[in-house]
Amino acid sequence: MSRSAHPAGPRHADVLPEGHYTAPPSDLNRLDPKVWSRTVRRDEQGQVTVGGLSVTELAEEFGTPAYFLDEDDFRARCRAWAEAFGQDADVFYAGKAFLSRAVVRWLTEEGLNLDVCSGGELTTALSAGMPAERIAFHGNNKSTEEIHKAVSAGVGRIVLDSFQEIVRVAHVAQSLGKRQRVQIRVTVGVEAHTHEFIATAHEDQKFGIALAGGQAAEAVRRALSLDGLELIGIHSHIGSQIFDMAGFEVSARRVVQLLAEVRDEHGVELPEIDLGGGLGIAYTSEDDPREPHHIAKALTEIVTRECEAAGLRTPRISVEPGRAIVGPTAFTLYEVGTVKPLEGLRTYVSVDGGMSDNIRTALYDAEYSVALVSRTSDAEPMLSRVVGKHCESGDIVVRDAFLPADVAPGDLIAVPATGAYCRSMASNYNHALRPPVVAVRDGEARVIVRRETEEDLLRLDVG
Ligand SMILES: Cc1ncc(COP(=O)(O)O)c(C=O)c1O
Ligand SMILES: N[C@@H](CCCC[NH3+])C(=O)O
Repeated sequence: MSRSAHPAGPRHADVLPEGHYTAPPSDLNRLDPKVWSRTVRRDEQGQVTVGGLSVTELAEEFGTPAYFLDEDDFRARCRAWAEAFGQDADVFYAGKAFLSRAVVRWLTEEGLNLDVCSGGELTTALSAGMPAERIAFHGNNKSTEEIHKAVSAGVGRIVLDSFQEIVRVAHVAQSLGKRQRVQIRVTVGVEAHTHEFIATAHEDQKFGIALAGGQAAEAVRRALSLDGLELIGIHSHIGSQIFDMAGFEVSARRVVQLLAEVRDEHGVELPEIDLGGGLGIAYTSEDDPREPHHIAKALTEIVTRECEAAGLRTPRISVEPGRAIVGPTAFTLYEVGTVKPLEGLRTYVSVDGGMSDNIRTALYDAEYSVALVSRTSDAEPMLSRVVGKHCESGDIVVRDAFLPADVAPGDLIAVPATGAYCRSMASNYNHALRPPVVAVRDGEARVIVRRETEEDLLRLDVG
């Protein structure tokens, strides 16, 4: 929701505090297809269904809170990205958004590659049968053990993030008698229009090697000089939840400029560039994300044009969408526990989860939508704040939302677009048990990540 907002109907006209809210939607029962996954509907009884299963039956079988992931939607998005970029480009799904073995199998079947950024993600990918050559390994401080594991497994590429790592990876590869394919991650000096914590291409931050001051050119020099490395390209990732293509265009232009400099200095045309992930999705009806084919067209055109101008062969492009694939495919289902109206302010609706299953609102001031899903209601809109059950007043799931005024304990409410960076960033704060992820498809639901149990908590506590 935007901060611009106008007061709601008469009931709220003189009481709405400053905030992010807009006017309430004209129909609170409507599910905006922009923010809900593809197979979500409301049935004749007013219940929301996904993959043909109603939220009440899902809650009975799997409990709440729980993430429900629309498998058809996930697969369709993988295909849309693969088709948009075509045979001459590679799409790497960014596993940090959400990774499980089922997801790895879907990716493998749909022909996508995978970007991992830790030993744990790498193990998950390999254990579910993702061919190592389709894996890219990222991270700004990979341990020697992680590098060893990646090189031994034969990952398709390691993205080098520092001068120390150039030497480390070369050393490990040589000790294993291998030549590792690598890219160098550069920071192109773009200020992406997104939250400060998720912008990654301005110079004052921890990722990559700056183009400015000739640092990236020096990194290329060193990588080309080491026998254990095969430098295949340059990588740039400008940030996350970005709608404006301008940042990607500047990034592409600067990366191509570096390729031209490398050609001039070394007589080598690096064959690949990776433009990272970061494409935004709709969390509320006001967000307007681009379709994969628009993104593919814009990126391909700019790279081709810049390469022609520089007299370079067009390199193979790769991208790394995480959020744009998995984000819209899931919602979190909660049961309402308490409803607390604060006169002249808003109503606090407490659910059985919170910042342990969705930290994004607290961390980035992220905006979400919410709907009553176990029934419809004709009650008037009520300015609400959906909060969790943790010991923090910042434990907010949806900062400003309109729910029907008769929302009550026992109702099920759902927050859409929680497929990315929710389960993967979930915590055990207050010894919360992390919720399950349930994949739903064609009338069948299957747990792909089970709910944590108290035994899981106690198993780690060995003192
Ligand atoms: C190197 C890299 N690639 C890809 C991604 C995926 O980003 P997103 O999920 O926003 O597409 C990230 C995370 O921001 C990243 O750091
Ligand atoms: N975790 C972040 C984005 C960072 C992505 C990883 N580089 C989010 O939820 O938006």
